[in-house]
Amino acid sequence: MIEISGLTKSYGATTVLDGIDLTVAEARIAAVVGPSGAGKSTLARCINLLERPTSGTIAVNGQDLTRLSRRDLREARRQIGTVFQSANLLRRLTAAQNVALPLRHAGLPDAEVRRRVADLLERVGMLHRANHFPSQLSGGQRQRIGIARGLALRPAVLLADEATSGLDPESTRAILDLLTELRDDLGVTILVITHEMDVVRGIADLVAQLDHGRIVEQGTVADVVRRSDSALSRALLPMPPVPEEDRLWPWTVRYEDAAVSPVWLAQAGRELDTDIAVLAALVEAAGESPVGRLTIGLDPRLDDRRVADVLQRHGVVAEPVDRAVLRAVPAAAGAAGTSGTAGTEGAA
Ligand SMILES: Nc1ncnc2c1ncn2[C@@H]1O[C@H](COP(=O)(O)OP(=O)(O)OP(=O)(O)O)[C@@H](O)[C@H]1O
Repeated sequence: MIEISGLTKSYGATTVLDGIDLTVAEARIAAVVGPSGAGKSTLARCINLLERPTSGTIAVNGQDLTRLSRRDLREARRQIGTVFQSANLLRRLTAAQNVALPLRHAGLPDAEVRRRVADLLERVGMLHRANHFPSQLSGGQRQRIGIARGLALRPAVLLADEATSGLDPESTRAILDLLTELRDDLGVTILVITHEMDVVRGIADLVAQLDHGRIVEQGTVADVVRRSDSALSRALLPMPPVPEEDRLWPWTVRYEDAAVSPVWLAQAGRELDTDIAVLAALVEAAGESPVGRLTIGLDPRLDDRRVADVLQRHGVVAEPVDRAVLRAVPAAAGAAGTSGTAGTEGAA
């Protein structure tokens, strides 16, 4: 478990982190996102104590790391493994020797080092590459070796700073699956720093948006997507482009409740006695229940208030797209049911 409270970091007169409060429960994955320069890497360096915070506390499994003496700090650092974007492997050492480094540094006997290195390489699916040098490995393989090394001292917390940046989709998926396994099998608490929203959607239990050194929004991914139409919410679940449609009035729809029925669209269509076209949709599972954003097309003659009320009862927030931005809609165009109509199960 990581508990960060009132964390501030300044360099001279420049405040880079400004009162960060963030708690990540044991065996959870949190993602920190934010624009370049927001302070993400500085936050990671404060957590693994490469930087001393200016003020505030950082506790790992209840132990406040900011109050430790230099000697105790070395011990405490073992609780935190770090994986960087470039994996930072030593070129002249094999994969196995790279993973062995922290174990040798900690003074473990040779036989124990060999046993643990084999276990770690197996866990990250790299045992067959044990004797390869970094230059003989792909980017994704080097990342796995970096993760194995980060886990060598059995840390309670793993920090992954842009660990999948620059990897192809397949390697990214493999790394994300690995992180999820570490959380589920070993109970590791993981903090991922990333600018890739797919990564956040793919693995994070919790997301925090950092901007100018402050956390401006945080929550579970599903909550952030459901509860607001913020920039983070839209970045996490972007609306797909809306195809041109002359005869229907487009409405944007966002799933607000966790209990939206898979057949809400068909039911709403029946209640409104109209066909509803799906113009664009992105609906995904978030844990047990779906999150979604859609653009639907409705008969322009329908009463806006009634449409919004009916859809609200189905747990979705709906708004007509601003009329000013639309081309004139022919009044008697026989609006309903021209493309993809309600009656299908679910929206995507
Ligand atoms: N040692 C330092 N001395 C002075 N300023 C620093 C130092 N380290 C970082 N900064 C400043 O702190 C701010 C945050 O940097 P940081 O690297 O944490 O951002 P980031 O969110 O990780 O950005 P990116 O996504 O581009 O990596 C930047 O404005 C940077 O210039």
